[in-house]
Amino acid sequence: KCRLIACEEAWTIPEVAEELRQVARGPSQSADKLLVGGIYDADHDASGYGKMNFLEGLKDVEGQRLSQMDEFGVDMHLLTLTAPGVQMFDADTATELAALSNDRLAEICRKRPDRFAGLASFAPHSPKRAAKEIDRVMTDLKLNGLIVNGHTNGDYFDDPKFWPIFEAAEAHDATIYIHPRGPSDTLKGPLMDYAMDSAMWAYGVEVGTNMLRMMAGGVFDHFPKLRICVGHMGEMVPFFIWRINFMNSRAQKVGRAPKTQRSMEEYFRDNFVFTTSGVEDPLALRYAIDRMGIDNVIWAIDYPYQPMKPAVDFIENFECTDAERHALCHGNAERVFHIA
Ligand SMILES: COc1cc(C(=O)O)cc(C(=O)O)c1
Ligand SMILES: [Mn+2]
Repeated sequence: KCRLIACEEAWTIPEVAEELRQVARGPSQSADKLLVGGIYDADHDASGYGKMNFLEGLKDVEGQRLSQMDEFGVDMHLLTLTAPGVQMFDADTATELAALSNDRLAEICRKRPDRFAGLASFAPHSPKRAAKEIDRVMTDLKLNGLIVNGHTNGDYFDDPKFWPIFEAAEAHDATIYIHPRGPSDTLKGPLMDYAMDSAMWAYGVEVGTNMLRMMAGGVFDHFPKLRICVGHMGEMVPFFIWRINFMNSRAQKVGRAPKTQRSMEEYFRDNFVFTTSGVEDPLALRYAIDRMGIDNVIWAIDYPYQPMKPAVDFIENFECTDAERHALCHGNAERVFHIA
């Protein structure tokens, strides 16, 4: 029986849920308002998320979550404050609530270190205080890395204002998990119809855009040891990497894209890992492993948004060598997220 560590497992605390309920009732025009209204303000649900009843599963750790982990043989959940995290709040509230949820998370991990590990949140829109919180969570709270959700007020991580965050993350060897959220105001245009704003499409576009801006913007030339994790089988990038590489190197040759020390494919292979969260497709997984290397692929459920049992069945039935299985199910997670 292979140790199973699930690495994109969503969780929240009442204080963040309450603050998001206020956002749902406020003037925000963010694409996330649909989801936030549905989950945290269900009586004003315009998205259908209220009917999916995610909130219980998000708040729960040692109840349903743990009993399902026992029932289906999941050894650990790597817990992350669910999207959009603290990023819809003003910078001060975001900074405070990130620290509060990090403290709560550290308590859970201290109480059940054999079952739970955790990624710490921070407020990207207060980069200097975020860097300080990264020092605190990695040194004092001994958490396992960092979580952030896509853009912050429409800004992406190629923007040097965020780079104190990367400096702190790199210094602590803390992997930053870039999780999706709804598309930014400049991206959302035609994506708001047919539920495309959700995990079905815009989530991948939102994270993929952030990833490409970081790689093409030379972030990894400044931070060569920075490691980013993304979910959802690499947010479409593994499938498209040949074309991304070809077109970026052509653009560099004609001066349309800045020169970078390494190629897009090298940055993706060297500075990224990705999880299988919410993509339970054996063909996609086999391609991703063969194309990007087994050391870059990590199993995840995306609980409670994805049910636990199908995700376990998916990985247990996946045809692979023993070495691949160990890497996928726990080895890579232990290395990337410092899990004993
Ligand atoms: C933050 O809310 C989420 C909702 C869903 C969904 O299935 O609607 C998926 C994810 C996700 O893919 O992580 C996140
Ligand atoms: Mn998720």
